[in-house]
Amino acid sequence: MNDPGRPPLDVPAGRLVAGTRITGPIGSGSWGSVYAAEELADGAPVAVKFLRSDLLTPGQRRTMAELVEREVRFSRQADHPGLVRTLRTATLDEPDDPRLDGAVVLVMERAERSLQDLIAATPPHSPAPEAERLLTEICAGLAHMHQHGWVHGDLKGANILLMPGGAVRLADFGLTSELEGTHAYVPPLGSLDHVPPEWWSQRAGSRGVPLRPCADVWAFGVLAHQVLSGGLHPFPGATARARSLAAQSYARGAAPLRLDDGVPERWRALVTACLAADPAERGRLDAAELLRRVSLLARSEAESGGRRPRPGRTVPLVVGGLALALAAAGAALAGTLLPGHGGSPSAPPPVTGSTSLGGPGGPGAPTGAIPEGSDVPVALREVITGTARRCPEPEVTPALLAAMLKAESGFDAAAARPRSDEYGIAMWTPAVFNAWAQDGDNDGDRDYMSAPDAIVSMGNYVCWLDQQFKHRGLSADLPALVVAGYRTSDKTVAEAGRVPDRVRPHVDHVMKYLAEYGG
Ligand SMILES: Nc1ncnc2c1ncn2[C@@H]1O[C@H](COP(=O)(O)OP(=O)(O)OP(=O)(O)O)[C@@H](O)[C@H]1O
Repeated sequence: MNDPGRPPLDVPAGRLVAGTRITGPIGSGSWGSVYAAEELADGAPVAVKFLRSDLLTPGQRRTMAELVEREVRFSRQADHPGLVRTLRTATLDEPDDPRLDGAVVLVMERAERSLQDLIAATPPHSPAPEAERLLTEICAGLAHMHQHGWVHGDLKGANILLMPGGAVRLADFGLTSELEGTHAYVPPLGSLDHVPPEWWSQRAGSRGVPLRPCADVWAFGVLAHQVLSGGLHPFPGATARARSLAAQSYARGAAPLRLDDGVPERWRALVTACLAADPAERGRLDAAELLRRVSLLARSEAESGGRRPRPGRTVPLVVGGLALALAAAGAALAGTLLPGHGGSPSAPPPVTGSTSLGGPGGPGAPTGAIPEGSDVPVALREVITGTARRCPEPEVTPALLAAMLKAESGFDAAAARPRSDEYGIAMWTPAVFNAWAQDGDNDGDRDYMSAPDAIVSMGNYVCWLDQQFKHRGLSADLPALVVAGYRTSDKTVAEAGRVPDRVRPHVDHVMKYLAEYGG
């Protein structure tokens, strides 16, 4: 909840904090102020969140300490492209500045704006631009959290960040909690507009109020309504207090739920299910199921929305694809590694009929370059090479990405395996693609049937897989592990500690092509 009574922290531009130079304010919440900054090391844009402890009463200090502890803990563990990445944390030692002395700071990747900003700029009664994609990505982040036994606890527009390029990241883990059985416990705080009606009748014990994943499902229902109706809350009222009273009266059965007419027909059943008054009924819609349903709605919208026709896309999302989405969601941030392909390849390239298997690139070609005489379509080489070069990991070479694409689809941008829900040149499963998607051709959308989008997104994921395996101490035969991870999931490979048998034939294919491309 915003606390208008607390003055925002005033940190001047140019101030050096935790390895960054502050450039200007972004916004303030109840407990923190967020500033735009740049890294001293390389000028990279970051956001710095100050969690201050001055101006607090002793009771508030305890709550604050708990919120800070949660935010730091969950921010450090947040390991998915749908969750904002915290680069480091620090406690300030500023004896000459009592406002900052002892404040905890989080240095985070910087978003372009929040979902709140986007919906505030959307006309009432109409969906925000790319509403379906945004809702799918929010759900992917939420499903990852729930899968790991976390409840976000404060899902709202200001806590959903939109990165340059449009990717969604959930942020603000001050009220995030770990489930103990079916409940977690948090301090009795939250955003009036997004807490579920049962929140008001729960007593706060010594450990705070109980919180269940279905509280996030309610908050998602409110958010989905706002995203689909230009920011309108599903319950009437001029103030947050009035809207929360209206929600409670609906929950008691004293008033019906009336969604705004602007919410598209096909979304209404799902939004209504998220806003089920009975928490037990809402609880049956877990976040994985929510992601499945949202992905289906988003896909049917994309297919009917006049986008490029896609072959064989009539089969609904299969569970395997979803499982991969959620497992892939074991994921750390990828966006900062590969901020998007800057090149401008145009239409999906034709498959070449060439069978020539050229040797390694010419003299002086960088390691892992695509050999000139190879069968890698010329129109794809620039995007493949650019993608690989953006990954700092030496194993991720143009030759490796090319070998993967050859084994996945034979370089066919229109490839489709509906039975396994895999499409396009990189054989993306749509729900997984949503979590990693990049706009490789800079046409404003992210489409797995666009070769550049699919390739840049694949490089993004592959780069992260490589880093993930290194992080887990796997060092032998990384290219093969990465290829296996792309076909299964990071978790499956990490748990096996080697290439799982069921994907061995595929991995061997890729390795053969890689050898033909000169390694
Ligand atoms: N990494 C980030 N990049 C860009 N903007 C951010 C980032 N993190 C937070 N913000 C923005 O900074 C503002 C303040 O965020 P903060 O988390 O302190 O408060 P809040 O979420 O608005 O409110 P409360 O803390 O009361 O829930 C919000 O508008 C938020 O969208």
